[in-house]
Amino acid sequence: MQIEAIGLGKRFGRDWIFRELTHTFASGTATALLGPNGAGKSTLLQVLAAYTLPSAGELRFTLQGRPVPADEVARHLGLCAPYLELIEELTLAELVQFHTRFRPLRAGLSHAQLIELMQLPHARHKLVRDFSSGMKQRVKLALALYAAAPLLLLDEPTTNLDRAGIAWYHEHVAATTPGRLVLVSSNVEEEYAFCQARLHVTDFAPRR
Ligand SMILES: Nc1ncnc2c1ncn2[C@@H]1O[C@H](COP(=O)(O)OP(=O)(O)OP(=O)(O)O)[C@@H](O)[C@H]1O
Repeated sequence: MQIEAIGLGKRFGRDWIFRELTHTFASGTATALLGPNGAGKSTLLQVLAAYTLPSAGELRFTLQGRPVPADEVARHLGLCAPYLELIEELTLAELVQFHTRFRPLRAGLSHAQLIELMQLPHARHKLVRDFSSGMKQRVKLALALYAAAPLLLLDEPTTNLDRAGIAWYHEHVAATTPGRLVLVSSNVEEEYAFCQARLHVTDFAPRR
C-alpha cells in the first residue's frame, strides 16, 4: 500500500490542526508521526486511514499499482489504537474468531497459534472484560500485527505494556512489519525506533 497526501489539512471548527501536508508514504516503509500532546498525531493517523475525512487536500491510496477508493481502505488495514475497543463480553477465543471473520490473519496462522503468540493460551476461555490492561493491549497489537493487511497503523502502541510487554512488541514488530506500509503515532522513542522515517506534525501546524 502507498498513501500520497497532497495539500492535506484537517480542522475542527475554526482550528486547523495541520495544513498543506504533502507527503508520500511509500509501500514497505515505516514512518513515525511525531509531535507533543495535542499536536494532531492521532488525527493525522485517522485521516490517513480514511477513518476521518480531511478538511482540505487529497489522499491517493495505491495497492500493487492499483488505486484503492477511500471507502475500501479499511479492508486493507490493521489498526491498534487506544480508542479501538475490544468486545469485552467475549472470551479471547471468541474474540479472535469474531475479529478474524472480517480481518483475516496472515496466511497459515491459526487462531490457536495467534493466541500462543499473544502468550495468552491460559486465558483463551477468559472474558476479555477480566483481562489486565497490558493483556488487552497485547491482544489489540497481535490482531493488528498479524492481520493479512498491507497497511499497519499503530497509535501509541506500547500503552499499558510493562518491560516484558515492550520486548514482546519489538519482537513481533520485527516479525510482521517488513514489506508493509507502517505508520506509528507516538511520542515514546522506543515504540517508533524501528521506523526509517519521521514526520513531525508540528511542521504542518498553521501559524495562529
Ligand atoms: N473530534 C474532535 N473534535 C474537536 N477537536 C478534536 C477532535 N479530535 C481531536 N481534536 C483536537 O485536535 C487536536 C489534536 O488531537 P490529537 O488527539 O490528534 O493529538 P495527538 O498529537 O495525538 O495528542 P496526544 O499525544 O495527546 O495523544 C487537539 O487539540 C484535540 O483537542
